[in-house]
Amino acid sequence: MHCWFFTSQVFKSLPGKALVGNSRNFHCIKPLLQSTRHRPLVETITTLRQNLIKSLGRDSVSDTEAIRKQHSRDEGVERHNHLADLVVWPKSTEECSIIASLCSEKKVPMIPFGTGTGLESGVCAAYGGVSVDMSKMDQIVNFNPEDFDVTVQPGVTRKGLNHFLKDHGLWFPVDPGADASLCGMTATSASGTNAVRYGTMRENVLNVEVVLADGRVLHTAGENRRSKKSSAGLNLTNLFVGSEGSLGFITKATLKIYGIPEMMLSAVCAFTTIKAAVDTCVQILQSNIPIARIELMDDVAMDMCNNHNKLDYKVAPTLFLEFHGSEDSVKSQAKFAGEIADYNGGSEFRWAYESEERNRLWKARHDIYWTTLQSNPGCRAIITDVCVPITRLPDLITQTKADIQESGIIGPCLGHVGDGNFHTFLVFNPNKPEEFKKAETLAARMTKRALDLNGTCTGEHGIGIGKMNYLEKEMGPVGIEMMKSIKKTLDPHWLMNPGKIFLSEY
Ligand SMILES: Cc1cc2c(cc1C)N(C[C@H](O)[C@H](O)[C@H](O)COP(=O)(O)OP(=O)(O)OC[C@H]1O[C@@H](n3cnc4c(N)ncnc43)[C@H](O)[C@@H]1O)c1[nH]c(=O)[nH]c(=O)c1N2
Ligand SMILES: CC(=O)C(=O)O
Ligand SMILES: [Mn+2]
Repeated sequence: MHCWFFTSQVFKSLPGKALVGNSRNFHCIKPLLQSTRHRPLVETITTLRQNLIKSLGRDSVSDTEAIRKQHSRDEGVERHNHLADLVVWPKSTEECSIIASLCSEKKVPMIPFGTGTGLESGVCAAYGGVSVDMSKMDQIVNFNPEDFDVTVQPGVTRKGLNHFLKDHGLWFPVDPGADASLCGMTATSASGTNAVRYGTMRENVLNVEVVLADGRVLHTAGENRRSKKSSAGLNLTNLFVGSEGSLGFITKATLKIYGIPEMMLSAVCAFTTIKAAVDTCVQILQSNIPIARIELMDDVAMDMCNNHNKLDYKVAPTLFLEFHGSEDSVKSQAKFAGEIADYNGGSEFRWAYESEERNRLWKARHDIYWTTLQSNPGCRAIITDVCVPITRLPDLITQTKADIQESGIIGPCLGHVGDGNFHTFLVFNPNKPEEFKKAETLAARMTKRALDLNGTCTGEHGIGIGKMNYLEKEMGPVGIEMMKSIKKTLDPHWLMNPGKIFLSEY
């Protein structure tokens, strides 16, 4: 497979330092990180490996190349080809503490690994080090159905939790499509299609257990606390939601859960313009209809979706909607929303009542990234993820679509429109540098546009490596200084997932 690697000369071997790991040449496109950091020495990794084997057992430590490769990239575009030096699988919080203490002692980077479904290169080993795969800590450790909360270890995935909850008439609604780990979702502040009704991870995490870089264990809301609200001091829980492995290992997350609605009803409706679709969304929200999902796909996305899934939806800007509640409430919500859509020229309304039909519809929506790649064999795509105040969305989308059309690049547009969250997948052939350059320019212009429209450079995928350039613009120097000073307090030697989020060190 041909890959593009977007990184700096500084990641290359530095004078007098031996490189552990892969020696593939990689393509340098632009500098990313101002750093004098070195990869760990071979001797350091050898000793660390022995110590880790002593503490965790031989089966929990690997240095094989295939495993290191698998743990050094996620589902997004590859930004460099550095490999972790070792991969370890802790089985408990105590083992995580041991790993952190041993790595801290040797000043070796640590990179938490959930399920690797991230899209901004968060799990890449920018400076080598130890990839810590959390999948063996896979227990639901506390379940309080009547309090509507559950505490999970990092190996529990979204689908796994929902499978467990279903028998109790409960569910966890935050839904990024991918079957991500719930602690990875906490680490990236994930959201997805249900956020308009149920909120993002930020609104749904009550407490987090974290192993800090030096091995200490922190409970962000106090040990075993799971109250729905608290005014007790600074909000440490929210500090770790979205921290992307830069502050510690999330070893438990206590989450809000919900009753499965009596009825769920989905609908698809086509519009003549993006503006009419977004206006419909705004008016539905203004009318206080408690819509559960409201997703936009443009004509390009619908065309791919039809071809790939053997569907026959109209090729036009389209809203996918879903209503949750009692039968009466769902029917009246749907009727009201239908009238609003109608008023804005919506047509081809199609309803999905049965769960099989609904699942098919949402699978087509969730798979659109894979559909885009499969519709363009051999190609990769830059995934963009910006979020703006909802009234700014038509401007953002219209300008971005015009930009894409002018460039000749294929770029389906879609969004969690109820939150003002918008994506494009900018397709490029990895063998054609000019295509990549165009896609990258489009992505940059779109992100700048979102910032100019009072939005953010990432609504839900995080900063990772891909958005480091923009965080500074978004936050300004005081904001960045504040973030770094917090990181420095918790991770003074810059060992937790280095080379992510920040363009430069302390
Ligand atoms: C097809 C498709 C579609 C989507 C998405 C992906 C894909 C492939 N995503 C992105 C992705 O699913 C999301 O970022 C997940 O939250 C990542 O969870 P993983 O467990 O895979 O984390 P992954 O292993 O990829 O790690 C992501 C980051 O979190 C850190 N991390 C992971 N586990 C940790 C732990 N226990 N402690 C500390 N740090 C940890 C890692 O170090 C890294 O920085 C998404 N997202 C979204 O929000 N909305 C969406 O709509 C979609 N849609
Ligand atoms: C990729 C992504 O975030 C989505 O399809 O919504
Ligand atoms: Mn999304």
